[in-house]
Amino acid sequence: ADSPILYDQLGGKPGVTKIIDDLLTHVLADKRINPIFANANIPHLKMMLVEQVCAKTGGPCTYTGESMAEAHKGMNINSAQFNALVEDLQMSFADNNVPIGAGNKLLAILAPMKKDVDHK
Ligand code: HEM
Repeated sequence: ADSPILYDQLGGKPGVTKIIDDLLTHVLADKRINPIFANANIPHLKMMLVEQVCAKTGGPCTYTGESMAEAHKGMNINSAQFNALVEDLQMSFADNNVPIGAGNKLLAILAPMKKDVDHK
């Protein structure tokens, strides 16, 4: 039986790039969390997120950015803010007709990173 690579289910490089673009559009419009991104380098952040999602979903990429604890140090992110970002990601999944199963698989990959993002 085939065991589809999640990266391919997400549409490969163009699919993941579009999902991340739309995620950032929702995040930057989301008053609950957009102040946290006021000084962010958005093009660089998008590049790092595409690379990280590609690497974590079986795509042909190596993540070259900072560790999650290092990247979010001093931001003191809480669970409500983390959940807000997850909702923005789910909106991006909907925008891009990502199959529910594939979206849930990506969320399951990201969930364990919460401890490294929150309260750093
Ligand atoms: C599983 C959840 C998350 C993942 C996978 C993630 C991933 C990343 C990555 C890959 C970077 C770039 C690191 C680098 O430049 O080397 C980053 C930076 C950043 N993240 Fe997250 N993040 C998550 C959650 C959050 C949340 C919940 C917030 C705020 C609500 C947030 C705010 C930021 C900000 C402000 C930056 C810095 C951007 C900059 O200074 O240019 N992140 N994150």
